[in-house]
Amino acid sequence: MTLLTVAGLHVRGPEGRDLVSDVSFTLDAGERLGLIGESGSGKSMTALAIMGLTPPGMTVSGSVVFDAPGLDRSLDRTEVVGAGERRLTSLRGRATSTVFQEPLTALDPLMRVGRQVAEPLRRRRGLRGRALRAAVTAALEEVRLADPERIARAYPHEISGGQRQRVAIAMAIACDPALLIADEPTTALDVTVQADVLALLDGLVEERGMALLFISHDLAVVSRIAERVIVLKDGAAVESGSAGDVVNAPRHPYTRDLVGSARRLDGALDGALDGAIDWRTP
Ligand SMILES: Nc1ncnc2c1ncn2[C@@H]1O[C@H](COP(=O)(O)OP(=O)(O)OP(=O)(O)O)[C@@H](O)[C@H]1O
Repeated sequence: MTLLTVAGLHVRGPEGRDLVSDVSFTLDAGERLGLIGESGSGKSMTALAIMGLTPPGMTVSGSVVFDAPGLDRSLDRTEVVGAGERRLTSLRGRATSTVFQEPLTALDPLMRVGRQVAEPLRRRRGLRGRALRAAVTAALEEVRLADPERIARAYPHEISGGQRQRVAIAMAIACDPALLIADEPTTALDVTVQADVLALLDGLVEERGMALLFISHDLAVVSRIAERVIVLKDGAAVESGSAGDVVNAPRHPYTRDLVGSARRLDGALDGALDGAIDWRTP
């Protein structure tokens, strides 16, 4: 079942430059798609357009349709481009939710972690009191945080970067979104923590049957978690295919460059990110 259909998506910047040019793809329920490209290639802008969150001054055209029957009748076949804020608000959280690179952007520094995780659970599931507290603990346990009660009482600065990203993931999946968008979710983390957080996302997406749009400049990371990838360059899709094909037989020169630098990086890390792809194969 097709969950998301992006067709002819364009995002034009305030000064008239095309930041995203004619990007089209579909994503099935439960499918994992990677969006890859170097910095400035339009990955984040594509994700923001999918959520109807492009910054003011941008012009978005084309079509972004969510079709998530079973979630809510009012969300069947929802067109994001041109939709009003009310419709977009009901899409966010239920149809789609996002984890960003820097967990501190998702977290309020002045509010204890538990209250922040409680917010989407209270709002969307109507939980209160003891049931709400139990749901917060369960949400923190689900993202494999040891000692969830202590984490719930902490302020964001009192826990580590990896723990904060786990909290951000717990908040993003609190309302069971059909699609999780992860925009460079491990880029700000230490390499060892990166691997743990990636494994956590992998497991959660699998268990919940969520679709995943995984955005990264790092082909090694994307090919570990995504089945299919789209390569973006200067806002346009230059190549797409299964993760294995794109890594092992890149067609576009730009993709070949990306694969080459991923191999070199992986060699330098001495297999710290070894995954399904054998980067050392010539
Ligand atoms: N608020 C903005 N106003 C104008 N141009 C912007 C704005 N935000 C981003 N851009 C431009 O849009 C283009 C695409 O940016 P985008 O953030 O989507 O790239 P990206 O591939 O996600 O890169 P990164 O990995 O660095 O986030 C870039 O040329 C960038 O300079």
